[in-house]
Amino acid sequence: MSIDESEAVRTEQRFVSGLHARLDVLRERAEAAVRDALRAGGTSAQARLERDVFIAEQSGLLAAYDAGDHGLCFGRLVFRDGRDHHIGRIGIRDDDDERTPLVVDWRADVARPFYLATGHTPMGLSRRRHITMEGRRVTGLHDEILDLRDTTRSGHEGRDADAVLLAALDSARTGRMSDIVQTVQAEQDRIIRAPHQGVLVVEGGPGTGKTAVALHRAAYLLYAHRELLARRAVLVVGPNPAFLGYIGEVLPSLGETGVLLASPGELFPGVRATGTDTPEAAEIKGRAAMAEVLARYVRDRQTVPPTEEPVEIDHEDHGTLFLTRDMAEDARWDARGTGLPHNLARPRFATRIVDALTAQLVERIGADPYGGPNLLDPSDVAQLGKEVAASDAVHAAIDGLWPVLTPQELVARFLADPFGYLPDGEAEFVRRDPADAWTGADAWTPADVPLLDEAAELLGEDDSAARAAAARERAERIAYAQGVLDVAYASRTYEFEDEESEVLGVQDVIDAERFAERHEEADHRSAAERAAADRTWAFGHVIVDEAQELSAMAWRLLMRRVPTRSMTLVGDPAQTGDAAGCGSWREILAPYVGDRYEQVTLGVNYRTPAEIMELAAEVRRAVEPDFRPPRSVRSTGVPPWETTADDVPAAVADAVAREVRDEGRLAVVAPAARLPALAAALPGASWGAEPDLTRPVVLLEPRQAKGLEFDTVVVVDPEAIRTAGPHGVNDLYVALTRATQRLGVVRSAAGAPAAPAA
Ligand SMILES: Nc1ncnc2c1ncn2[C@@H]1O[C@H](COP(=O)(O)OP(=O)(O)OP(=O)(O)O)[C@@H](O)[C@H]1O
Repeated sequence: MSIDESEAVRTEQRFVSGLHARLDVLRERAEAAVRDALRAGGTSAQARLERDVFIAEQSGLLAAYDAGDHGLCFGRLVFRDGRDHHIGRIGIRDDDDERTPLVVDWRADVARPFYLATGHTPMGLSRRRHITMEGRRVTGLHDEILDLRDTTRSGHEGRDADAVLLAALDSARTGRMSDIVQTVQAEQDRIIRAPHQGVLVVEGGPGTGKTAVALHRAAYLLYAHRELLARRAVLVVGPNPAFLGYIGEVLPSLGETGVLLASPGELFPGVRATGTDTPEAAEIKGRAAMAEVLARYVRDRQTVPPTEEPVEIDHEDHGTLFLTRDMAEDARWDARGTGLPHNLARPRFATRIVDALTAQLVERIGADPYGGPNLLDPSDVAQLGKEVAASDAVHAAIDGLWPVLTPQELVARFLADPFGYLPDGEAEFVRRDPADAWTGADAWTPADVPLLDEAAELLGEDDSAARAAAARERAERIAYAQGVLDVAYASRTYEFEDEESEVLGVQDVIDAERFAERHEEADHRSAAERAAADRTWAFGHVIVDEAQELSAMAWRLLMRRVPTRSMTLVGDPAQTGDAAGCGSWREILAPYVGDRYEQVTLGVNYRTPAEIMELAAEVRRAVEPDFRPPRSVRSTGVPPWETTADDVPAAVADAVAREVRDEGRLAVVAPAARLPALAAALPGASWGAEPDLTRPVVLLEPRQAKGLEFDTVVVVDPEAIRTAGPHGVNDLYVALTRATQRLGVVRSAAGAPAAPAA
C-alpha cells in the first residue's frame, strides 16, 4: 500500500471512528431514556400511552443503532460544487445546533448518485468512493472519478468499476442472506425506490436479485413513508419458513424491525400449517373455483326439515312445539336476505323461528274456545316469547338447522366429505380422513390456509363469545375497582352517613369504571406483532417473494390483507414449482386490479457464473427453444462437472468430501425419494422439514432449494427431478441455478441417461 493510500484510509478511519463514538453516545442515551421511561410509572391512561409511544420510538432507534455496528459507513460522494457526504446504513447527525448530518442514510435522496451516477450521467459528482469495513475498521477504499477534470488522486482509483460488487458476489456464503446496501445496482435502485402505490411486478431469472431488491424496498418504503407504514406494518411473504429464516437477517441489518415475515401457510392466525398435500390436492384446493364451492357448502349448512314432517321440540315448560318446514323456509329466506355472512345472519334466523314457535304456543294456550280473539294479553305473549327464546331444546333445534360454525369446523367437514361439491375424481384427491381432519391445527396444510380464510369470510366473525367474555372481564374489573375504592372510602362512610354519601357512592361507581379502564393492559405489541395475530389486519404494503408459486385462492387471501393494493410482487414464472402456481401475472392480477399494474424486469444474474448458467439454460431450452437466461455478471472459468454412478449415495459422499471447503456452504439437491439414503451417506448434513442452512453441508429436495444459494451445489439424479410432475423442468432449473461458484451433477446409472447439458 502506498503512502497516499494509507493516508486516505487513515483519514476515513478517523472519520468512521468518530462516527462510532457518536453512535455509542446515541445508543447510551436511548437506553437510558428507555430505562427512565420504564421507571417513571404514571398511571393515567394518557401517561401510559405516551410512555408506550416513546419506548417504541426509542426501541426503533436502538434497532437502527445496532444495525450501525457493522459496515456503518460504506460510501462517500464528493460533488463538483464542493458538497461532500458520507453514505451509511443509517443516518447520524451531530450534536450541534444545526444537527449537521455526519453520515447520510442510504435511502435519502442525497444518496441516490451513489447508486445511479455514471460517467455519462455523473449527477453532479466528481468522485464516488466505496469504503469497505470489517466491524469498525476500514479495510479498503475504491474510488471512481466521474469528473475527468478532477486531477486529484487518492491512489485508490480502480479501473474496474465493479470491483466492489464482484468481491461481494465472490465471498463465501454463510447460510444467511446478507444485505446489498453497498452495491445496489442502478436497475435495482429504481425498483427499490419506485412509488409505493399500486401493484409493482418485478420479474427476473434466477439470481437477478429479486429477493434482495424486495427486502431493500421494504426498508426504503419504511423510511420514506414511516408514518403510514410503522402504523400499518409491511408484510413480506416468502415460500416457506426455512426461506424466511434464510432472509431473516437482512432487514434488521438495515435497522428495520417493523416488518412481518410470513409464509402463506402462516397467514391464518392460530393455525400452523405443517401438513403436506399431494401436488394434485394442492392444485385442486388452490383453484379460484374453490371460493364458489365453499360458498355453496356454507349455503348448504342453512337447512330446513327435509320433509313436511315437522321437527318436534320438547319444550321444558310447554310441551311439544312443532317446527315446520314452512317456518324454517321463511326464516331462512329472511336471514339470507340480510346479506350477512352465515354466523352473523344466524340470529335473524333464530329470531324468526322463535317468533313462529311463540305464535304457535300463543295460539295453543290463548285460543278462545268460543272462537273469539286470543285471550292472552301482550304482556303474556311477551313472557311466552321469552320462555321460547330461553329454551335449550329450541336452541338445539335451531342449531340443527343453522349451526354456528368456525372456519376450522367448516373446512374440516368439507374435506371429510367433498363429494357432491367436486367431481368424484377430484374429491378423492382432497378428501381427508375425518380422524386426521379433527386432530387440530397440526393437520392443516398450506393449501388449507386460504380455504380457512375464505371460510372465515363466508361465516363472518362470530365475536359474540368474545364480546361476552370482554363484558364479563370488564364487570370483574369494575367490581375489583369498586372494592379498592370502597376500602379507601370506608373511613369516610361512617363520617358521612347521610344523603350526600349516597351521592358520593354513585360517583364512586362511575369512578370505579374509569379506574378499571385505566388498568386495562395497554397493547405493547408492535404493529407487525398485532398484525400477525389479526386476520382482518390491513397492511400498509405487502411484498410477495416467489410470487409465481401462489395459488388463485392464496391470492384471494393476500388481497384481503391489503385493500389499498399497495404491493410489490417478485417472481419468475420459469421457476414455478407448485402445481397450483399461476404462471401469468395478468391472470393473477386481473380480478383485482385489471391491467393497472406495472411490470419491470431484472436482466442480470448476480449469483450464477456464466458456465453454470449455460448448463441450466440447456435444460430449459428442451421445453422452450428460444429461452434466453439472464446475463451472468461473472464467469469463474470453472465448468460444472458430472459423473454417472451405480452407487449414487457413495458417489455423492465422495463428491461432497472433495468439494467441501473450510469456508462457505455446500448443498446436495436430490429427489425426495433419495434423501434418506443420501442422509445416511452424509452423516454431517442437515436435512428434514426445516434444515439448518448455516451448516457446512445441507441436503434438500428441489422445492426446498427455491430462493436459496450456496457456494457449491451437487445435483443428484437430474432425470428423476426433471420427470417428476408437470413442473419437473422448472424444479431442475431451480436446482441447477443455486450455486455461486461450483456445480456438480451425479447421475444414476440405473436411471435414464439423457443429459441436461449438451
Ligand atoms: N447489487 C447486488 N450487489 C451484491 N450482491 C447482489 C446484488 N444483487 C444481487 N446480489 C446477490 O445475488 C444473489 C442472488 O440474489 P437474490 O437471491 O435476491 O436473487 P433472486 O432473483 O431472488 O434469485 P432466485 O429467483 O434464484 O431466487 C444474492 O446473493 C444477492 O445478495
